[in-house]
Amino acid sequence: MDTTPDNSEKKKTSSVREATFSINESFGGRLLTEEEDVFEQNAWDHVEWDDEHLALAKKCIEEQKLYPVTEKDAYMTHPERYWDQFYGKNEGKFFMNRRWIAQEFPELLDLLKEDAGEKSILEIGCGAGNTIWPILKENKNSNLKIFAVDYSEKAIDVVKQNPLYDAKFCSASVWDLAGSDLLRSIEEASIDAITLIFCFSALSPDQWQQAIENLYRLLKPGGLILFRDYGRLDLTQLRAKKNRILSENFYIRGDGTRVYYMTNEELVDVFGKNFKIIQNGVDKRLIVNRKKRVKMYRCWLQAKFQK
Ligand SMILES: C[S@@+](CC[C@H](N)C(=O)[O-])C[C@H]1O[C@@H](n2cnc3c(N)ncnc32)[C@H](O)[C@@H]1O
Repeated sequence: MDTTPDNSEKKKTSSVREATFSINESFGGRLLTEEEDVFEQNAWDHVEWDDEHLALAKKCIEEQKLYPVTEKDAYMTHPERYWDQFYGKNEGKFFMNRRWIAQEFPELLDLLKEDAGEKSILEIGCGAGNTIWPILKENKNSNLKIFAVDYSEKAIDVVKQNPLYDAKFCSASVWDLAGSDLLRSIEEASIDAITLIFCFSALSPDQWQQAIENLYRLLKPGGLILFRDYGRLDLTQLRAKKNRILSENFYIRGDGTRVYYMTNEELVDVFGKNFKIIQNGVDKRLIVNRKKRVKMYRCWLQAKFQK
């Protein structure tokens, strides 16, 4: 799997210094001890978190709760506007292509074979298209259709302007995963695989049920949801600034976009009633920046659900 961090994790520079917590300066993080420094630790090692880190992380989460967002309304009523601003500013330059997508989800390769027949993939929350371009690159199936949807109009413009966008294989449209209607261009129960890559975390927990109903209606019986997203206590959660917490484990980033940090247990609760759980994994990694002498703990969830 491509373990290069996405540009999304690059440190953002801002002219306004935001209020931070006293303790979350430690994440991304605390100084390496002499002992750790001599230990040959490779970047991107898979790890279990040590007790010290867990205790600090939990303390940090408790402290964050004391400083909630003061004006929630705009983030809850028009979350897509913040993504419009995001793509207006960054266009397709922010996220890297998810080159690991077929390696992590080899089920996709079956749909891309020359003799696979009519197959369809729906990428929800497609953003600038960084999940669909690597899929298209692997494709040998002339009967493949990739539907790319996002509730940000600007994101869909960016996708359509990309030279890799080929209307023979792709159809990009504005659609809200948590809306009450399905897209007219997609028949009910017609999709072979849905990719949900760093999208579900943008939903508020009170939208999960509607989203699940929509996913269920769109998939063929036997169809798959391929899921990757932020996990609980990921570095980015622990680094949240003051007054950015909307509700427990649900935050506003500096650019106004929302992010919820889920657990594997929540995935079971949310997806398990409607779908068979094929995979429900966690990818925990330790990244060491030797130059800055900091340790960073990352956490992502990866899962497969079947209708
Ligand atoms: C972090 S980006 C991920 C983009 C893409 N999946 C990728 O792999 O690069 C999350 C995207 O989800 C979209 N999104 C968030 N909530 C959505 C919703 N309710 N319906 C449709 N798209 C949504 C956002 O507009 C944003 O483009």
